[in-house]
Amino acid sequence: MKKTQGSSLHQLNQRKRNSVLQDKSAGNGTESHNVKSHTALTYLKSAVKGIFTLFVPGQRKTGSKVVENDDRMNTYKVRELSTSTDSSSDSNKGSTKSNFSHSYASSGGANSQLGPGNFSFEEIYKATAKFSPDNKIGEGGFGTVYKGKLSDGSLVAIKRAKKDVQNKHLSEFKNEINTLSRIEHLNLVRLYGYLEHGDEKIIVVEYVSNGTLREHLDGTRGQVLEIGERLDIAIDVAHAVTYLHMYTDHPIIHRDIKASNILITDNFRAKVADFGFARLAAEDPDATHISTKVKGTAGYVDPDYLRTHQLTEKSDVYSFGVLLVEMITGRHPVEPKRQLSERVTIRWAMQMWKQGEAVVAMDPRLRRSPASNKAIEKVFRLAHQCLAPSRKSRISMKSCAEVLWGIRKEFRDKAFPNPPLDFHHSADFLGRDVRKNKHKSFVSA
Ligand SMILES: Nc1ncnc2c1ncn2[C@@H]1O[C@H](COP(=O)(O)OP(=O)(O)OP(=O)(O)O)[C@@H](O)[C@H]1O
Repeated sequence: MKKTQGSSLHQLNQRKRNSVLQDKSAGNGTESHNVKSHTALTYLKSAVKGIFTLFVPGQRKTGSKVVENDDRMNTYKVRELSTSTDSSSDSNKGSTKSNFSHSYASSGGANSQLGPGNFSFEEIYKATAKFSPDNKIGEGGFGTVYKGKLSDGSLVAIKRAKKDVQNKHLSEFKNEINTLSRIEHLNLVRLYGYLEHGDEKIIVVEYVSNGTLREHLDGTRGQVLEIGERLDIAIDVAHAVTYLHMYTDHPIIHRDIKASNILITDNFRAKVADFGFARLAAEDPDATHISTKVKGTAGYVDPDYLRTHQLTEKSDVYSFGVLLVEMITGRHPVEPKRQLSERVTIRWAMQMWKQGEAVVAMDPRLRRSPASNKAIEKVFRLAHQCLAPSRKSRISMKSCAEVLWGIRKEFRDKAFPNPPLDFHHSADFLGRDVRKNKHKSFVSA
């Protein structure tokens, strides 16, 4: 499915630099969000491009919020963005004129250079080299995903709906586009826009270059993720979902937290994808989705939600618990080929943990040490709190993030008691040599 590019020492150095920058940023309580303003040219262009219907936000910045994650204080701060310059977003709904402007959160590489602009179906067509199979990067319940290169050289992921994607769900989704596309968080994949052209339905999102968490856990992306990296990723996911639950104008329930919806950046941090998308999946009887009213993916769905059909933030917490177990064990939530007692990973792994044998359930590829064993034990305890059968007994997502911070700190302190100044970002700390960082290059028309 994916073409690769080779690894190099340069990539590792780049990665270390990125890690330093990212951690510095977190330490200062200022996550780097790209905030770009409209230009007169943007509006002129959008007025001219009136051919295709584009359901997009009028002004992304109005009233949107950015969370600042202060790693030292274990607190979240929310600040209102104040760069409101545009007319009401409602005025754009169903408009034949594209008044879409997008700022691109950086996912590294070329994307960091992106500026404001707008695009049409023609542009998307060109960006994907006419939806060339060579630019296909994945396939999901919604449809086919392409890597796209816009005329300014910036990269985006383009999700082209299957023809049978439920129109009913799409219309609901369109109503939410304004909200979803205003959400900016370092650990959430940015939604740039949704467009319709004839029977084509397309979602344009931030491109994240280093595959999915599931691919990394499967070992199809080079070296296996070490414990420190898995903790970082779990924290990123917890931050992202906490933000959706607590800091958006209205709480957003992700509904489909799973390892294939966690995208990994070049510096091995996480971005959560597909928030608000779960309902868009096609009703495919062979799909892993459960299709009768309840949406989600088999193995991750909250049993309380299945029973009551009542969706709350705690359904995400349950799925996050499944994800934590997946990250520790490296296994898929359901492993049909294993012996009966091990087929449902959470059941087997939590049993091991309860018997004081957490280390047996630990991914065999992870290095054992007193520090990592302790960390694993504690992540299992947290997973147990997430997986409580009754939603009332489950921990909140914000508390998950806080607990994970503590686990990561203890792990670092134990594993590396006297690190030199830049040690946290060195290959030794990460527990590896130069890693293969493979991802697909772009094919142009
Ligand atoms: N923003 C993105 N950047 C880079 N690759 C992406 C992006 N979004 C999706 N992909 C790739 O496309 C694949 C399919 O993604 P998609 O979100 O459509 O489905 P999924 O989440 O894997 O499955 P489902 O739709 O059943 O939940 C992903 O596994 C990933 O490899």
